Amino acid sequence: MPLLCVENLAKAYDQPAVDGVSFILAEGEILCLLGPSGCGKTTLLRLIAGLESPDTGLVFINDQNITTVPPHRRNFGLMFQEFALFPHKSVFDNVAFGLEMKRLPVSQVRTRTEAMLERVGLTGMARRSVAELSGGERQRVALARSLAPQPRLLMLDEPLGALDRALRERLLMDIHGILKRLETTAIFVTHDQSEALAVADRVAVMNAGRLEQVDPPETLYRHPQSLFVARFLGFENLLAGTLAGDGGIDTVLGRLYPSALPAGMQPGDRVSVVLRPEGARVADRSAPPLPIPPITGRVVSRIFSGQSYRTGIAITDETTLTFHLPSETSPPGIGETIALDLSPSAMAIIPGARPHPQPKESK
Ligand SMILES: Nc1ncnc2c1ncn2[C@@H]1O[C@H](COP(=O)(O)OP(=O)(O)OP(=O)(O)O)[C@@H](O)[C@H]1O
Repeated sequence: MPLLCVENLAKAYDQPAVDGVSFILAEGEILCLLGPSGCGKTTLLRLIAGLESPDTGLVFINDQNITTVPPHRRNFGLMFQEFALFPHKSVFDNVAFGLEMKRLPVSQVRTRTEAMLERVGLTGMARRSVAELSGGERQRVALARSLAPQPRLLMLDEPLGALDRALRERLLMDIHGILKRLETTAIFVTHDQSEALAVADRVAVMNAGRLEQVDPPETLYRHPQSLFVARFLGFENLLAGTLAGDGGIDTVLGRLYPSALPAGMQPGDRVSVVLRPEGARVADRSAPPLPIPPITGRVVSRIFSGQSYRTGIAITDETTLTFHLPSETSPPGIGETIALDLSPSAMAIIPGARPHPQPKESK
């Protein structure tokens, strides 16, 4: 049985903010809500938390309809970007706050607060004022405070939004580890795709109030189901294609053979082809030729980024593709011709959609 079940939830202000959203969440699962600013992520969280009431739709916990239950009776935890700690109180008092609100006996408040501080790695800091802490330490206090009352569901809204990149990456690992150790069921809101892929068991991509795709991170990355999802994940190599009779797809690059096609497709069907940036290698001219000839183009940009060269390749006047080529060997320089073998498993096919603008050749 799922812990949380959201059915056809909708809320409009001037415009629809959440527009018919349904999903379920299993006990112990971390779901990331991923989408651009204004797509309705916070509104959806607030509807689930009971801080807003929906125009239509239902929210169930363990099969019990809680749509009209007030927020304080839901036993949900919230951790927002502006984490609203009490600045002049100690770490201990901040974490103990929710337990005291529940009127637990003093001895239990102490034991549970101390246990939670240990779990988030703040044991020695209980008596410090939060005003003296670093951003990362404060974030852990906020996490401990929202977890201490043992919420049935924890909701985190851009919890790392205000922090610098290196700290975000470290805290993300920490938060993920803590949530998994405590088997916390959580909804984590972010607009950052790498954050979502790193922390989620499943990612729900949201666009204009609707869920476009809900899948585990690997599935989402390998098989985006819409151009919106592909673009939001940062994929830039999008080509218009037409399914040929032999399982190939005709594109401006010639006929490509992806390792998998969506079910139910017919020759002549129009598709978009996503070429993931890690899916190309400089063709080895000394090796026996592969059955599929390499694609060729002219290098127009080349940026070294440690593990790879981010290389822009003009295939035609209208089509430039970007690949992350492994940096063990330097790819040809700007202006030179390059031949690339494309990996069939790094091609994703989106049925029925055509990227805009379309390459001239395929019109
Ligand atoms: N209380 C409100 N009154 C009127 N409009 C609102 C209200 N809350 C949200 N909206 C509108 O609903 C839409 C969705 O907002 P929401 O904050 O849920 O998006 P979001 O995806 O969380 O964005 P962000 O990532 O920028 O926080 C926006 O157009 C927003 O302006």
